[in-house]
Amino acid sequence: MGISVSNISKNYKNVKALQNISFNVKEGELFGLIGPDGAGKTTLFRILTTLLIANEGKATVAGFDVVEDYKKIRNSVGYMPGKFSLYQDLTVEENLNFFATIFGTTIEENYDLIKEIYVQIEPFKNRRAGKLSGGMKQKLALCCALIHKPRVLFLDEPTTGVDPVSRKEFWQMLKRIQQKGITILVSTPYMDEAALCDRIALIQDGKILQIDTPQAIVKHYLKQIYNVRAHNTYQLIKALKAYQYNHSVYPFGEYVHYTDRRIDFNPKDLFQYLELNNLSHIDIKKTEVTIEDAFMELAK
Ligand SMILES: Nc1ncnc2c1ncn2[C@@H]1O[C@H](COP(=O)(O)OP(=O)(O)OP(=O)(O)O)[C@@H](O)[C@H]1O
Repeated sequence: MGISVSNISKNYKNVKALQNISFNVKEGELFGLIGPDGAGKTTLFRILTTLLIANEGKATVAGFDVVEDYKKIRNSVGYMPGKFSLYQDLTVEENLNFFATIFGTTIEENYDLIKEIYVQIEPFKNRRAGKLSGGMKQKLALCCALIHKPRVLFLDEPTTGVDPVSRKEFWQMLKRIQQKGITILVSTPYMDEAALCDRIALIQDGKILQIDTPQAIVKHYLKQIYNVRAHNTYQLIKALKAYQYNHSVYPFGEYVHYTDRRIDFNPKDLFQYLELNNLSHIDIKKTEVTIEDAFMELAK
């Protein structure tokens, strides 16, 4: 009774936004859709919240068909779109009242569900939404999506453009909402947030690359990754890409992540090769696999 998606495809003229997507979200699960810009996340959210019709396939949300039972779905889900969910000229309180009214409820009726989040923005209840900070807008948008006590909550990139502290707080709030029995589908381009979901689907160019728990996805990655650094990152990447034994090379924070094709790889050989290529201050160390590494490997 969570979410079921089977063989969903959606085209915009000749753009294949979604290609034969299938997955299930269990009731009460916190499920993440992880993928870069343009992967098709928003298109999928719009189909599941009945705002767009797929070209092919079938999907149900809380047991209702997204096409046949669209009215029932609209009453049972909360949707926090990536952009423009708030009325910028209405105050915090007016926005919340508006969303409560269109769902035939009141702030008081479901106050318990939003209380913990709302108290944080209540001091600014007379401020127009357009004048709130990114983190406060996000909290208000979440309250608005929750005010009618939905069974399933859809959050499209809720933490994009939000500072790291607010991002962390936001995920703690999501966990508490989940504990109240609400099924959550959340999308994010931030790979570090993937680890906070029960299960994730890695998605790219409208296709699902893998579905599993974040732990299992990392475990399935079998290669040893090395953090490599040198005095000039651009020159380093160029040299690593030209190295005949490279399996993968990509920038990763302050390092470059490198994997080698050989089973008996000795980092000393790479060190020598880089020195011969005029690199200095070379540092090569083993490192742990992250979801981002797994994604890069699957997306190759
Ligand atoms: N209305 C539209 N008309 C034409 N192409 C579209 C339309 N909406 C989306 N697309 C294209 O479909 C693909 C998937 O877009 P979608 O917005 O679903 O991805 P996304 O993962 O949500 O990324 P983003 O975070 O950039 O919105 C992209 O190639 C996008 O350019």
